[in-house]
Amino acid sequence: MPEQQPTTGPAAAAWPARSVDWQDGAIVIIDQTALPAEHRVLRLTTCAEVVDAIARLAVRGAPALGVVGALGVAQSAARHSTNGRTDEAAVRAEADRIAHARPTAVNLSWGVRRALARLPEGPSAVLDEALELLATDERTNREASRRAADLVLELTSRRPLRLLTHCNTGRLATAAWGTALGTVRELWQRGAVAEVLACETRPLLQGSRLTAWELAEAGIPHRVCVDSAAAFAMARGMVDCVLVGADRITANGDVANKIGTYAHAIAAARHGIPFVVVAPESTIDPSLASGAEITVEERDGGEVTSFGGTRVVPAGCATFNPAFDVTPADLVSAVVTEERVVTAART
Ligand SMILES: CSC[C@@H](O)[C@@H](O)C(=O)COP(=O)(O)O
Repeated sequence: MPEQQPTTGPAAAAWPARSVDWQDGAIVIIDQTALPAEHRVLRLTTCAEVVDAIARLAVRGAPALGVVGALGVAQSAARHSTNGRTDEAAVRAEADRIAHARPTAVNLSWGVRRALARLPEGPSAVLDEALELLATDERTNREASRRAADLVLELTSRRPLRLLTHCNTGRLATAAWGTALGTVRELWQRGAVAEVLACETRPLLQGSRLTAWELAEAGIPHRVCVDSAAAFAMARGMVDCVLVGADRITANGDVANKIGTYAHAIAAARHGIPFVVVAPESTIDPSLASGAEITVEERDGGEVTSFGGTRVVPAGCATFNPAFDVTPADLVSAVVTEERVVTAART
């Protein structure tokens, strides 16, 4: 079991500034399974703890997974080094377990690979690399958010804006700041946001549990809606722009993101609403030609058959529980990274 540091009272005072951090050889994360009811910090020190935290979404969100993956390899390299010698095979085996803890977000294997590339130089070099990824994550997200905010203001005319978002792409999903939700923060700081509609994001409620929590923390006006209310909100003229993150973007611009994203993209296209994806360059996977090649994680049916601890599906009923879907490039107005704005067919 990872060491737990429960906190009580208002979160901001007692919490680490970063959602993922490094302290005395431990990976320190905010336990995202416990929010918003409980404010809990976990210290991960073993490979099993890292893999478990990733698999059960105690730490989640593509950029956060990249950083945790790299730090996990750094811990492994330190554990398997004695007297100036590193058992590289042991480190590579643990790195492989971490990289495969979840399959869809390319950032996880990217972070692991970045750290592993320094293994021949020894454990300190591996840690340096992981800490570099941790340090750059916030800068990257802020730069992508600035570019995305500029673009959103170009693509829309109404002020202030009514924005719709899905899942959680904020400081919890990254080491700090966020991607799509970072863009919301940036627009809010520019005085350009009237309201955010946060889709609840069935089945694990990253939108209502985490995004609403972050928006409240930042003082940004918001409402939570069920995922299936999004198209109706667009039809009623309540949404000026849809902003989402990504777990993997293929060479042709297809975007894997939290299940439900594709439906929002279809609805946005139907209503002529810009659909903007904000993600770091590390989420782009040029090795895959299109979204058809993406491995989409399918999660346990228990996430669907129960709600709030109550069984809501007849006993024995089978489930289909993909954690992600793929939005085709032609439904995406633009993908914005820290380096560029890639506009596709729809704009
Ligand atoms: C900046 S986070 C981008 C994506 O990782 C996010 O939208 C998402 O789909 C996360 O899914 P999750 O299953 O909660 O890890």
